Amino acid sequence: MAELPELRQDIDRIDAQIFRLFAERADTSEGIAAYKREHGLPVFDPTRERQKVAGASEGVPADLRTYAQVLMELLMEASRARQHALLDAGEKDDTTARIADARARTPELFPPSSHVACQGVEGAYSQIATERFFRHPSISYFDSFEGVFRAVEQGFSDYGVLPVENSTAGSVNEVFDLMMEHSFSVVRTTRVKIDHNLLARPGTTLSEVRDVYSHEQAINQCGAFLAGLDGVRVHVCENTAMAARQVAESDRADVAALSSRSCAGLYGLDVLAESVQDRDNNYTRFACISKRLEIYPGANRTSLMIVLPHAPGSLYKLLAKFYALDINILKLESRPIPERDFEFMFYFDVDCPVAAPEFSTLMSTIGSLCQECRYLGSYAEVL
Ligand SMILES: C=C(O[C@@H]1C=C(C(=O)O)C=C[C@H]1O)C(=O)O
Repeated sequence: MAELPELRQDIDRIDAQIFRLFAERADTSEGIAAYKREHGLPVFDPTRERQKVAGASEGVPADLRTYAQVLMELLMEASRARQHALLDAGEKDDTTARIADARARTPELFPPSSHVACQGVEGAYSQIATERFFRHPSISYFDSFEGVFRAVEQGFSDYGVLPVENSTAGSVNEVFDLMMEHSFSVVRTTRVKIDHNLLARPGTTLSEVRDVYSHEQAINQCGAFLAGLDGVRVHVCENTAMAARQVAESDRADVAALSSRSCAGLYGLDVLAESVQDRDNNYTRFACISKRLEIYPGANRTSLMIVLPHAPGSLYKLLAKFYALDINILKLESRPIPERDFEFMFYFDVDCPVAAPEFSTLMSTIGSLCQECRYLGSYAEVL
């Protein structure tokens, strides 16, 4: 049997041949690009690609067939990218132009004060997040998340603050679904530590409580505590702070709310039980949205909403692109697209400074893999 160094020499010789052929293939593909320009043909030819993938498995042993097909797809992706680079040179795509324009006109500093839309009432966790984003916010409260999106879209508020995910209960699905229906940009995010407390009117004791009110997310985050309260009914309401206000205004002495400590002070309630969430490291991430795209210096995260072709490998190809550019994915969420049976919108948060060359490469190359790609913005997460 040959020794390892000799075998490796063989591998090196074979790889050198592969890469020489790879470069030759790329040059031929450039020739095809020139032909396509002359004849007004599109770069992507799905029929030809399907034939190539099917043919790829013919010349190799059965156990290598799948790898040969994947390799063929990668070769064609590279060749398509080269053709695009040649044919689209000088033509800035729409998103790249929007990003450049937003970076040029966005001021250096985030505004210290502004008109901000929040869901809920005084004392809501959204208010705590808003005060993280702005030093002197002037807050308008809306009953629903939809109201916040509308206020920003219609210019009633300059910014809106929305919860997007919680470390215990997961994504706030309603907000992700509304994102598909509204136009907005993300300009900042923050993570707020959530401590839920059981609040009741002064004089009420824990054993007297019969009905507990709160927001669905808070109820989900306090499952163990609520299960330990005997004979108590749990009711979902719009917001934790609204629940506290409702309890304060109720004439019953056997009701309580799961809410923030600040709501106890705001609504004159007592804390019957403190930090009753299932996990102590309970955080909610909030996003600050605006109508126009604003990209502040230091933006190092990007959010994208993507619809992919309903075909095998389409998500894989997109993920391969992130991997090839060494871009880490911070979040991947999928939500059903209304009126399209079992088709999904993918929401991505990726970790990449907006000034990095990989970012421009990513933005100019993913478009060809997606049916739709909505750029939601680039921003920093503030503490
Ligand atoms: C090279 C071409 O352009 C694209 C790339 C292909 C390839 O690399 O083999 C095949 C089909 C096209 O989507 C071509 O049309 O032949």
